[in-house]
Amino acid sequence: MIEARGLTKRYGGKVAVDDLSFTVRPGVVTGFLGPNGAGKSTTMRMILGLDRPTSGTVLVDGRHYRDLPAPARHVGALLESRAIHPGRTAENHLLTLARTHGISRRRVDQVIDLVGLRGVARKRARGFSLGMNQRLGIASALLGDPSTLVLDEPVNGLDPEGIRWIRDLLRGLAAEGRSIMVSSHLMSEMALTATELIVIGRGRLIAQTSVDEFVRAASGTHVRVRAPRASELGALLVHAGATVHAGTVHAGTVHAGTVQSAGEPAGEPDVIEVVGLPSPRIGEVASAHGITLHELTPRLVSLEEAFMDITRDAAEFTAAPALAGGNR
Ligand SMILES: Nc1ncnc2c1ncn2[C@@H]1O[C@H](COP(=O)(O)OP(=O)(O)OP(=O)(O)O)[C@@H](O)[C@H]1O
Repeated sequence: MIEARGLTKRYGGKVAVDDLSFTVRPGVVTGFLGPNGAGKSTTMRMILGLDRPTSGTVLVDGRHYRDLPAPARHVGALLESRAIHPGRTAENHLLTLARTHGISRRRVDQVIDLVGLRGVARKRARGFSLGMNQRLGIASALLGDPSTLVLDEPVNGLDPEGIRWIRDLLRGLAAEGRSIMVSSHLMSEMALTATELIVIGRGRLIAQTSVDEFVRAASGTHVRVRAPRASELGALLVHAGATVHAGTVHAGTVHAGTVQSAGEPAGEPDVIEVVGLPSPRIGEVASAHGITLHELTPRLVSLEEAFMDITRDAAEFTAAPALAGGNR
């Protein structure tokens, strides 16, 4: 279990983590999401005692990391792909770690089997693929049989089989009652792996909620509207505060708060997608202007769309919207 309360980290004038409070509970996989530079790695380093908070606290199993009597038995971590001595075998790497923490050789054998490295355990790490290195990193994190796991981008660079393997492993470890905190940029993957979410932006907490609730909340404000006077209605809805896309729009489209001019031929000219206004309000605006509606359908969004919606203002770096029509 991890409990952060008022966690803050400043680097000079830069606030990397800002008054962050959250809980990572046992028995579930908690996804840790945020745009680049949001403060995820800094938060994870503070959990593991690698960085000292400017203020606030973060406790693992009720204690500061530095006060844990046998830290490896409480928390295992995979941070950025750690440099493993290239001349050392996977087995030797794990044995050295085990010795440092008073962990048995039997446990080394167990984790080698658990992560599927038996076939290459006596091979030198210099020849390891990224996927094998990730497996070895996870084996290291699991050595002390910890009740809490903190994994920073564990599926980075893995092939689909490796991604699936990590997903099943994490869900299995959570089902055993462990607390799992995992960051990832792959939203589709997170939607399949995590049941809880902590979302941060510019160092601050944006949401702590279940994946289902997060998606449901965002879905309420994505509405597909079909109307013969769609573009006129679109302009009225923009005036009422919505963002309106013309035709059928795909996830991840960058928009600028206006009706998109049709640089690309729109799929359906009488259809608009409205973001940011609930369907009753859209119906009222249409009715007030005598506009007939043929369809008004709230749409279930993907986790990625929900994430983009909620973090758009919190992204440290955002791409400039593409100019409609381009330079063709
Ligand atoms: N040692 C440091 N000195 C100064 N600034 C830092 C330091 N470490 C991180 N930062 C800044 O703090 C902010 C948060 O960085 P952090 O690496 O924690 O974000 P992140 O969410 O992990 O990002 P990413 O997804 O890109 O890995 C960034 O603006 C970063 O530039």
